Amino acid sequence: MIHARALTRNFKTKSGLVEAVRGLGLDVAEGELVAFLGPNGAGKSTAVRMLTTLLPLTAGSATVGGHDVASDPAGVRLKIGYVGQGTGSGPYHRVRDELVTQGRAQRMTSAAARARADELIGMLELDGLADRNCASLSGGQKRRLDVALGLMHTPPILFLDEPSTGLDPHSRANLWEHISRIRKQSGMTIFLTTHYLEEADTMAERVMVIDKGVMIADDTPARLKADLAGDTLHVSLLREDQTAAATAIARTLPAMRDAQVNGRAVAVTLRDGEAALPEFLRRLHQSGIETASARVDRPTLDDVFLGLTGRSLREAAVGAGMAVSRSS
Ligand SMILES: Nc1ncnc2c1ncn2[C@@H]1O[C@H](COP(=O)(O)OP(=O)(O)OP(=O)(O)O)[C@@H](O)[C@H]1O
Repeated sequence: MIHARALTRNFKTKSGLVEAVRGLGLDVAEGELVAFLGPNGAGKSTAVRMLTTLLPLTAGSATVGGHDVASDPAGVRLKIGYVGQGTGSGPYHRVRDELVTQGRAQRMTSAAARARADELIGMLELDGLADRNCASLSGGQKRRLDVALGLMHTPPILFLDEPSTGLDPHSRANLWEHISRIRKQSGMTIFLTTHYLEEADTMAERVMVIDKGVMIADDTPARLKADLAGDTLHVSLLREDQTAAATAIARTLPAMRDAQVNGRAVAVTLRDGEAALPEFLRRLHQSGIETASARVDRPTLDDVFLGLTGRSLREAAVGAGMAVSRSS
């Protein structure tokens, strides 16, 4: 549904050339929900704006819904809905009118636009708000209206650029409930950019990680975490003088990547921690090493980013003043 090859976009600025997107290649199949993840300024929005025909390509090529973004932008636009970062509704227009106007702009007949507007008002729980001015809606209601605007012409592909940024956890969960239900009903392909690591982890079937304009990972969240981060066993010993022996045993565990000592605690990073922990404890016991506590920590997508770049996506986001939350 979405294919890009060597997608490139440079910006000329007073301080020089900004290489926002550098030779990106990506493929999204029909019906997939893919999250595009990366720190502030990584090139996510620039890539999405090229794929949605809002920005010309410097180099490379892309097709969306079978249409070339450069030679057939009108064909692309008929196939996609786009929900950008800012709200798409005019403040002094009423909710239903705004939807109908959008439908008319998409060449729907007046009757079809009205019928679809009412359908989406129901689907996105905007009932009771249809005759209100858009300016009077809450943040969550506005975002749901933005999604409704993007869906007026029933596109098979939906681009969502940070759909839930700025929303409280309850409104975020509510927005996702709606998007998930609509997706289940329609089989829509969804391409989403987000700063919320947990949102990407739980909602997306595939995560693409972009950094400095380059794709650095592309896989399911589970595989990214298993391959690039791994689980961590935290085992606390009764005696500090046994940590060296415990670490030596840890290093013999299958798929062991790293072992660190901190006081009486040993932290072992490896693949499939749940399977490895009983074996580790058994070997420690056999060697006369007694343990006080043990647990397995699962990695997050931030651990994946840290493993790939040596930087924390969460800290990069917080440093840049962006909204990042553990809850999704
Ligand atoms: N119109 C523009 N002119 C000059 N530079 C730009 C322009 N648009 C984007 N850039 C630069 O391109 C780079 C990528 O920006 P982009 O907005 O695509 O990143 P992003 O990953 O979407 O970031 P964010 O998460 O903050 O939205 C940044 O360095 C940005 O400053």
